[in-house]
Amino acid sequence: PRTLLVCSFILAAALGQMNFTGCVAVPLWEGGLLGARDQVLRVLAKNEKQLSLLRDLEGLKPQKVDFWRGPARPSLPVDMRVPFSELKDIKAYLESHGLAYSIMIKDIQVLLDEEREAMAKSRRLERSTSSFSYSSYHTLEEIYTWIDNFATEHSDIASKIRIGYSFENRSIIVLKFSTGGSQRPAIWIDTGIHAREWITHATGIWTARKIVNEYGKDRIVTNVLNAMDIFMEIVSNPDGFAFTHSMNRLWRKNKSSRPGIFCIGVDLNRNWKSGFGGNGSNNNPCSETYHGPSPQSEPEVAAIVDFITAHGNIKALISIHSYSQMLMYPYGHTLEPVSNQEELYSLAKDAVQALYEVHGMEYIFGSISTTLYVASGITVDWAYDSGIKYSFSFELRDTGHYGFLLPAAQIVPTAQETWLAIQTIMEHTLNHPY
Ligand SMILES: CC(C)C[C@H](C(=O)O)[C@H](C)S
Ligand SMILES: [Zn+2]
Ligand SMILES: [Zn+2]
Repeated sequence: PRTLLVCSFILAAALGQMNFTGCVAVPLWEGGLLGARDQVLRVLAKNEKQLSLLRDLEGLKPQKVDFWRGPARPSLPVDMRVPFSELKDIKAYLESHGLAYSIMIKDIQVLLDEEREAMAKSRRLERSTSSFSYSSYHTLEEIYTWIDNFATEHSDIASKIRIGYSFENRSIIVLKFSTGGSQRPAIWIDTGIHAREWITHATGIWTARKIVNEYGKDRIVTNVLNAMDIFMEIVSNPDGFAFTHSMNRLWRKNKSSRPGIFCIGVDLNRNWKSGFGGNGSNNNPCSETYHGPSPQSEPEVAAIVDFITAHGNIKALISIHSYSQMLMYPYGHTLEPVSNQEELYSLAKDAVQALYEVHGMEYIFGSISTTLYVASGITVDWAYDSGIKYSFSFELRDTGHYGFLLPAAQIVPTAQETWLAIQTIMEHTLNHPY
């Protein structure tokens, strides 16, 4: 296994972006036609026993599987990327335990190549027309440049705030939308806490432009911004996001490292104080849901906590992830319902209905622990326990055809429908001051 590991690192180092082939020395310029590729398997666990058999595969070194949709409940599929070198073993493991599976993506390299090709094409067009394409994915640098230009162009309503620095010393930037006043009640929106969930950054960018375009036209946006501010953090995990462009498109965590710990990165959606270290988070640094050494140990999380705590008047928090098409509210770390559960349930229901009416996309909704899985140390639990009654976590498109590799053609449709749900939550927050 070590040779496999070393081999794939050599491959990655030599050829830049990690090529999800195994260690078959496949010439990249032939498009890697030879040799198998990583696959994404969809496993339907029938019961808790089978779910725990899947959980046993998490956090091993070298990585045996990478859960795209983690083991949750028997009725929800488990999607997992299986490294090429593990495919045979894993399929044997599933079959020997009677775990039914199908191949959701039979060759992720094909999708990765298509994605990179689309980005290169879009970049050429953007350069020649010196315009920004809202229907394309972008690099960290391109997004930071866009934020600068956006704040300059819309300086009457938007401004740029640096709230801190990432582990690798990148600026952590928040866009503020305000029409005046000071310390107004505000709404917080974050995207990109998980680096590979590229549809969320793209949705954040589209939404920022929608807000400035609709102010003065759309009733809800105008009413909201005449009374409240909006804060939006588009790249909440800059180091991880940069890494998804440079080396590993499916990286989830941040890039922190600590002496004596072999694996890199903490899951920024498990590093929050509320329920820290509980079920649904992992103390194994090699796990994709590693919670880190202590609450807010990660600068990317501490920056948000400090900002929101100092501001003191945040009335709603929306933390946007992908994928599965869900709209959820606290708690994740316990099955206990929050005190305003009925209100959040009906608000989520209205939001999901508004979203559905745009392109017919169905979302499920409910509390995190009952709708998805128990997850501890998550953003929305911390927000809720800090007094932000309207805290939601989105899981955008899709439900598992492309998963994290959602084609750019779906960026605008996804952002358009999500906007209706976000407006529903913003309007409710405006009409229910507390
Ligand atoms: C609120 C949690 C459970 C959402 C989920 C995660 O962090 O595992 C993301 C959708 S990846
Ligand atoms: Zn996520
Ligand atoms: Zn996710």
